[in-house]
Amino acid sequence: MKQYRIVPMTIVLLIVLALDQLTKYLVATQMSLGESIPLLGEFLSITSHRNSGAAWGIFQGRMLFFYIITVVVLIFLVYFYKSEARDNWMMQIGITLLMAGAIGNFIDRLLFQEVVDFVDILIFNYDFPIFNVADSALTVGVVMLLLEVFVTGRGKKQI
Ligand SMILES: CCC[C@@H]1OC(=O)[C@@H](C)C[C@H](C)CCCCC(=O)CCC[C@@H](CC)/C=C\C=C(/COC)CC[C@@H](O)[C@@H](O)C[C@H](O)CNC1=O
Repeated sequence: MKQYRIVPMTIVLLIVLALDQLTKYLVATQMSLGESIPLLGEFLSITSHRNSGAAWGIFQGRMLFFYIITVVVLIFLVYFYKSEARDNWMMQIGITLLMAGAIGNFIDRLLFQEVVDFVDILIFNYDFPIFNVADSALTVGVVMLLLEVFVTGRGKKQI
């Protein structure tokens, strides 16, 4: 139990997933498409947007591709958790965030064949693509796993 912390990780997954679905639901029902609400000047706005593709709108409309990729990613993440994340809380959180993000966008793709996006940031004057909580969880999860493996190096087998 301690080695895998299933209960705490499940709670983290459910919280991230609920936050993702709630924010998407509010944007989809309370805002009209394209409507933008500035939060921090022009640097951060909430803009109601839809994307039937992946990052930067690649693979527009390829739902079957996304269903297959997502199921493969989720199966891999469960397997990777069991084999590599034992006693490694950083890896466990990273994998949990990746799962929450993948499931969050998967629900949108299954229900609407597109994903609701709303976080609109202007980074260094480059209009970064509008994203959502699920994308953030995926990105943070990717960063945590990379840090875990390349920085702390604890991803390696203990000698
Ligand atoms: C975040 C992964 C994208 C997410 O992948 C997913 O769903 C998972 C289940 C996997 C896809 C099925 C397939 C991945 C293809 C590879 C890819 O995409 C390379 C990603 C790099 C990434 C580093 C990890 C950079 C950053 C992205 C963005 C900023 O994220 C903070 C822009 C997000 C906006 O374009 C927004 O419109 C996207 C929309 O919400 C749908 N989201 C997805 O497809």
